[in-house]
Amino acid sequence: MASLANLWASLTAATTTTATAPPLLIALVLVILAMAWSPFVSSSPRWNPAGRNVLITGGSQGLGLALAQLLASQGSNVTICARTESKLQSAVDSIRASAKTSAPSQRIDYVAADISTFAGAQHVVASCPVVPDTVFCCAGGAKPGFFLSQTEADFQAGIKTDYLTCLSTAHAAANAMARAYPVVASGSGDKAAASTPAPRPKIVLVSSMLGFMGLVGYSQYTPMKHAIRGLAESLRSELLLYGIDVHAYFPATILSPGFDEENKTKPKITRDIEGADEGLTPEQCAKKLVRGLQANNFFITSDTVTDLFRSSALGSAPTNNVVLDRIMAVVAWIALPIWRHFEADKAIKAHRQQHYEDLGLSSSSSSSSSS
Ligand SMILES: NC(=O)C1=CN([C@@H]2O[C@H](COP(=O)(O)OP(=O)(O)OC[C@H]3O[C@@H](n4cnc5c(N)ncnc54)[C@H](OP(=O)(O)O)[C@@H]3O)[C@@H](O)[C@H]2O)C=CC1
Ligand SMILES: CCCCCCCCCCCCCCCC(=O)[C@@H](N)CO
Repeated sequence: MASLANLWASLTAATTTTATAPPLLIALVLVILAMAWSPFVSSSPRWNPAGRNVLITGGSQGLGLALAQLLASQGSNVTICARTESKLQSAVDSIRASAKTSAPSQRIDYVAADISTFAGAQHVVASCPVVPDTVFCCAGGAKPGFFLSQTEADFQAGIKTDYLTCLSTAHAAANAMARAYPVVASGSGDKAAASTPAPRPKIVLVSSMLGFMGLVGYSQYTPMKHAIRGLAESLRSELLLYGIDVHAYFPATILSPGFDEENKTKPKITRDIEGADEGLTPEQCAKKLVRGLQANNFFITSDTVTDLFRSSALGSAPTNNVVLDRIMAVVAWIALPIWRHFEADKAIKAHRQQHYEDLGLSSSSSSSSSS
């Protein structure tokens, strides 16, 4: 407290000397703070894919496949998993083709399994050639539609495909990692485990921009992506016990096979609103995800708009940059309500008439209602 008081005293002394000093000083303090928290001075070493044993769920296509190819090209041993074996086989061929040719010991494997159950995920983790030290939970996907039209089965599919795949993979992986890579030596006098400077294991959960906000047509999916954010916060806290790092990734549109599939049932109003986002290829997203991991960001994003939503939804979650994130939150404070009111909500209300007709409902406020 004494040193804080001293600092304050010297700051106020300095600021009274000239009229321009206060803003300059404040700016200087902010820059120093930003630097202090930037990844450049981070004490933990940059995550290096070379030699890591990586498990990627949903690795047969889209983001998971692009990530597998990228990490294989940088020397990771990669196991991918998904349900459809034929897709896994051709994915493994393409990952091998991008793998580092200079490392003949590099392993690329696949496991076909449904990971929406604990048994399925445990089977996948146990089938990896060694206990994975890095796990990416990419499996997921949306079936967009209007809330009134979607069925109980649609919502249950969302819970399984999006939340339970993440939950069961994280649970199986954390159990295996905590036992295989202990941070504390198990027996007294056994210094082996503690003295090995192994990189920290990582679990990466894939959420979505829709883990920070909600949008018409995505009620089957968005709550699950919010749940994944809650899971990431819970695990970031609890897995500190085992020295396991947890991150969550929040991509906006990924131009993947899954995106083509969901567009088949996506309402026009949803397509119109989300059209503001052009999307990124799975390869671009994979690169940005790895960059976010290397910057040691807890909530990883790959575009500025998602960053606005992220900065305004942080709560007590770690910032990526203690100063810039708070400045971004001020921009979001102004920009997001304007967007919601004048873009999204306005477009949705303008769609009412058409929607009542599509649904075959009659609108009391509409004199030209059909049927
Ligand atoms: N595409 C987009 O616009 C966005 C996507 N995301 C999220 O990013 C992640 C990747 O998306 P995307 O690249 O589009 O993925 P895709 O939809 O193209 O691929 C999904 C992958 O997950 C696998 N999978 C699905 N369910 C299961 C299951 N129960 N068990 C095992 N594997 C399963 C699929 O294989 P199989 O069916 O054979 O099991 C496939 O490999 C998802 O979590 C998605 O929600 C986030 C933001 C935007
Ligand atoms: C100044 C503020 C401007 C705000 C513009 C906001 C535009 C909203 C775009 C919503 C895009 C949805 C991305 C996630 C989609 C997703 O997860 C699914 N495709 C699942 O596969």
